[in-house]
Amino acid sequence: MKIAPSMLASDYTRMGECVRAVQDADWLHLDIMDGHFVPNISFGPDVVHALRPLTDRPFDVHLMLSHPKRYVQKFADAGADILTFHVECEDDIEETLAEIERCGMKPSLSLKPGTPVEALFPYLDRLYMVLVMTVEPGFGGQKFMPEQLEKVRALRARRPELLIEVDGGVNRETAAACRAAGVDVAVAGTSVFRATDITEEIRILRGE
Ligand SMILES: O=C(CO)[C@H](O)[C@H](O)COP(=O)(O)O
Ligand SMILES: [Fe+2]
Repeated sequence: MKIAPSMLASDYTRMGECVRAVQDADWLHLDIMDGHFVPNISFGPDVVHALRPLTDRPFDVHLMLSHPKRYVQKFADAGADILTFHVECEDDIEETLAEIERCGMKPSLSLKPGTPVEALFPYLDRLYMVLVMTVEPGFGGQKFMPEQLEKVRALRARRPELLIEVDGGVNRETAAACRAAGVDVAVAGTSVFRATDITEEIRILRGE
């Protein structure tokens, strides 16, 4: 299982050092919140752009925005590789996927815990990845919702080749459940950035 540390849990007074501290991880996860789709505000494309030269890891950008389509080009310019937005957003899903493809990024869709997995089915053929939320989006440090792994199993059964990511509450214990459910990539914020040995923690989360 790949690990994508979430910069939401990093020390914002030394973000650059935090990026270098997770150099051994597979991807870097960047949470973008608009204070409308979720009740929190994080950071925007300028911060993503500033961090881009510090690592060669893929940038996995998670948009928690009511209107993601209007920001797609900005995140492409900032250096995003994979761009995830939510199926519950207010924009047209097909048009937003087309805009992500037009900008040369890999398209991905996410869903909140309360949204049935069937909501993603019409779009699976166009997706590089699906991001299954294992907490309510908006904040780090929440408790993992194990029942959400049913969605991973349903997606895996329907599309064996689809890349599946989970996000929220991943730690040593819940990472083992994710690996058993067939998760390809796990986002981990709090567990990675609060670890005394970050490199070792990433290895344990991977299951190595
Ligand atoms: O999208 C997110 C929150 O909406 C974050 O990526 C997620 O919560 C990671 O933080 P933690 O590992 O601390 O749960
Ligand atoms: Fe996220």
